[in-house]
Amino acid sequence: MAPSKNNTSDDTESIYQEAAAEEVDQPLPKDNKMQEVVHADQKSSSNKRYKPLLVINYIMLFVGTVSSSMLSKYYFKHKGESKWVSTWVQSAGFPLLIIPICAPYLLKFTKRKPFTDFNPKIWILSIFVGIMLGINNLLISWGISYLPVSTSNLVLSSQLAFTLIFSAIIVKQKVTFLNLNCVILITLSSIILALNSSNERQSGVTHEKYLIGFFCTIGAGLLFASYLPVMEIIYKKVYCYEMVMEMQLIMQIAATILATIGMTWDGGFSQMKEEGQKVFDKGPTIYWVYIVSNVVTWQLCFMGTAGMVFLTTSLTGGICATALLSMNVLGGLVFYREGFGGFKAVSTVLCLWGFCSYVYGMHTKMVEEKARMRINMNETSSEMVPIVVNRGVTH
Ligand SMILES: Nc1nc2[nH]cnc2c(=O)[nH]1
Repeated sequence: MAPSKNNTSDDTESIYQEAAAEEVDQPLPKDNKMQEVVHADQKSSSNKRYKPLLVINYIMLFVGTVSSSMLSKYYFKHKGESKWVSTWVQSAGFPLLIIPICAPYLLKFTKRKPFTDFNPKIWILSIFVGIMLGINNLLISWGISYLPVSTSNLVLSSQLAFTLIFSAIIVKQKVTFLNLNCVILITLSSIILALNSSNERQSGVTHEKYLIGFFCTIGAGLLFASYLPVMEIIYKKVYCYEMVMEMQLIMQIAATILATIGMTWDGGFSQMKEEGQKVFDKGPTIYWVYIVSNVVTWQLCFMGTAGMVFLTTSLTGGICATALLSMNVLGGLVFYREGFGGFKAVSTVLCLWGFCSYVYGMHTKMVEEKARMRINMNETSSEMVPIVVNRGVTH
């Protein structure tokens, strides 16, 4: 699937791009409208950077989601205990974002200097969303520590249902029979896992701890599902990928400050040192290799998610992220030899059925929209020609 953002405006944008091409060698104008014209190309599927960006982001999302989940479980499996350490590594890799922010400018792919289009509203929104992400990260850590990795990922897939609900409220996404079907099936799949909790627990995890892990994961799904449409709204005002990464940097710094406060309050830094030296049963070297690798893989995961929402929509980004959670279910079975009894099998089938019905609903909607767009373009093309001709004459 090569989803296209702003489908209806692609052709209008490419006309703007032609006009903008003449402006690109000039310094960025202060005027907002002209900034839109100069940057509009980056989320238009007709631009030559669009497809490579989409592919790179999906690879980052894929590698990041699967490896970060497996590594987070690895930490708890080998005697790591701190939920704050596990939360901190999810955002502490923020300096890596300097690469996608500065490389395009230093390599002269763009004339836009980093952070030039920021205003106080974007700063405040990014910090607010960053704090939300920090709380999400903590909830994810509690979930991963108490649930088998396959279960936590199946429960987390309930975020697709929440994404639909929040998208309907925040970005006015239409609720259809197929969407609703998906919500019901995925909710059922989580309920089945909750009912099966007594057969599923790992050694040392009490019934209470299992339920804490379960509800923390549901909470993380809720937060992440509200994060996606909020980001979609913010990205409507953002016209280049570099700016998306700049906002990510602010969010990740905010999430890291929250985790650092938690670490300091809970003695997490000294616990980290002690775990590295004495507690982690794979030894100090593997412990620090784990910390660095998990820091990098979580950043890949967040960069991939943000890029997908920017290049497509919150729903499509949510679907892509959630689809990968089923890969994690598989990862749990393969890497950690987790049990896969009847309950989990039924839950997985319901989850996949819900997911497929959702994708089918999206596909039919896209086909309808494309047909409508074609009709609209036929109607408007006769009005656009005189505008282009006119530009040619005056410039
Ligand atoms: N809740 C939640 N947190 C995430 N952090 C990175 N990916 C995800 C996700 O898919 N869901």
